[in-house]
Amino acid sequence: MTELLTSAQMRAIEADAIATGHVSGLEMMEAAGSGVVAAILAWRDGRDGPLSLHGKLPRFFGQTVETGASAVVLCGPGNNGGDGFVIGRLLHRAGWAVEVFLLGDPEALRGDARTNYEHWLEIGDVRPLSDCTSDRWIKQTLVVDALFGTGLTRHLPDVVENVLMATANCPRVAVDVPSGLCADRGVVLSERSLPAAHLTVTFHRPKLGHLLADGPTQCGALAVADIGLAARGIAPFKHDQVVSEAVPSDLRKQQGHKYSHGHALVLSGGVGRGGAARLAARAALRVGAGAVTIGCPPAAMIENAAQLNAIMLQAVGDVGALDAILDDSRINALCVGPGFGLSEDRADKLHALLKSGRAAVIDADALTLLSKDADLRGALHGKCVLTPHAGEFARLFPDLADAMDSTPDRNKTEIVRMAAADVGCVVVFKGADTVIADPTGTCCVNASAYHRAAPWLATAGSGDVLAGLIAGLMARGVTPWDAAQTGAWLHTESAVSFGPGLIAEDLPEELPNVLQNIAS
Ligand SMILES: NC(=O)C1=CN([C@@H]2O[C@H](COP(=O)(O)OP(=O)(O)OC[C@H]3O[C@@H](n4cnc5c(N)ncnc54)[C@H](OP(=O)(O)O)[C@@H]3O)[C@@H](O)[C@H]2O)[C@@H](O)CC1
Ligand SMILES: [K+]
Repeated sequence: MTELLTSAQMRAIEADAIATGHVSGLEMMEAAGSGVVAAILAWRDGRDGPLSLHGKLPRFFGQTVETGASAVVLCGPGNNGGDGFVIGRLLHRAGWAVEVFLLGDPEALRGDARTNYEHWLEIGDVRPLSDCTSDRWIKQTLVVDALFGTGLTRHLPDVVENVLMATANCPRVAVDVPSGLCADRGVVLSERSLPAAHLTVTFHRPKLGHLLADGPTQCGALAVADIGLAARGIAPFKHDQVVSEAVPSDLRKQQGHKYSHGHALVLSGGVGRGGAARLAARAALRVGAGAVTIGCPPAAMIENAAQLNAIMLQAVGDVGALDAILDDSRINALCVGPGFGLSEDRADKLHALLKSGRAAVIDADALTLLSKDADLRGALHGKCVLTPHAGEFARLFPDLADAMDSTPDRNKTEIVRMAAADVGCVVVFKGADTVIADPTGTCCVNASAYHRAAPWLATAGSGDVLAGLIAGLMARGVTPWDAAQTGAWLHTESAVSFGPGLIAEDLPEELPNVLQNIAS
């Protein structure tokens, strides 16, 4: 499991390591610079670096080993700039021509950053950042962005934006975080469209901003360097105090008959609106539910029967008919919402489903029904999983959605934690950066980014498949929390495994390959 840290948590981890005598700030800064240089040299030489790399680097461009190598290092006023001075020194030692530029007054540099500034002065000059727009410095040169890291607190100054734009065509390495990117929210604190880094080297653990929102686009590829904290992990924090990356549960099956692997009921809409429920049902069956039944209005029976084989079908006329189906105690997981419809009888049926107390995925139209009806919302219980996309989330939690857009210390993980606490069940806020939280505050991110990027996952019906995966896993007895993170993880993996050209129907069909890979 990889923990994802906020800036404040990273600072606390560093401070604790220093306070307990584990490592000094200067040693960490040296290790940080050294990690970045190792990654740069590996990139330039086209070899695998010592750091594991998430995502794809383009071929190093502009320079060859034969023509020599040059870099400009852009240093900021804090410790990110301090890392920059270390990088300048180590690249110089490796034979590179290095020019260093500084934002602000050198006299204002403090602590370890100042120490490394002084070391650099034994090697070369430091020029004002505003000088770094001339062709003299920036032609075909590697740009090392050490302006701001986890300490960025506000929009970028103009001079920084101008230099970043002027160096847009250079190969670019960002130290810790691309300057301008908020390490907690993954949003860019600039009105301008800043050039992305090709490689970002962060330290100890990825930060939330590397995976949320624009983070992956701005970072390019992501490498994580140890700075002497490996043995300490995330102390003084405990695992449940930090957000983690989504990981799948163990999905190996025990022997048994079909009902010992659970029975999922997927509710469908009326005539001509059954596709979404069929996608969900297929996903639930593929992920291993022993049996899956679609419940549809009587008029839609023929349409569904013509399209289904292994999936069973039951007519659900009124709420009484639904209650009769729910009398079957073997049905242990429900999926409602995809193509369900918004009429009054649908709200009554949703109420009956919730009242049954079974594990239930609430998606799509069912979320819209919830957002309009306080009684329905009040019937949610701890075995529910809500799977809103951004629009549905804003309808369900308008205040939280507003806070996410407007309040700097409210990143998506905080917002989803608050939403889960509010409704008392697991919430899956979908996106390329899906965030999942439970009411106790446990939270993970499933990012379809870097080596798991799957832009073709944004396709009609993809969300219906996710709902079905989670319902199928809950039918197998997986807890709502684990089903949500495993479902989201499998959804991305199936899309990555299938590749471009994917449509929603392909996702369940690709699942066996993914399941075989994780079993082997
Ligand atoms: N701690 C450690 O031991 C280690 C830390 N490490 C490295 O340190 C980085 C964190 O360092 P950091 O905390 O000094 O923050 P950093 O990103 O350099 O910026 C802070 C400075 O920028 C300023 N500032 C902020 N926003 C601004 C704006 N928009 N426009 C203008 N100014 C702005 C802010 O000024 P202030 O807000 O106080 O006015 C302050 O002067 C981290 O990312 C990693 O690279 C590694 O070496 C490992 C060991
Ligand atoms: K930076």
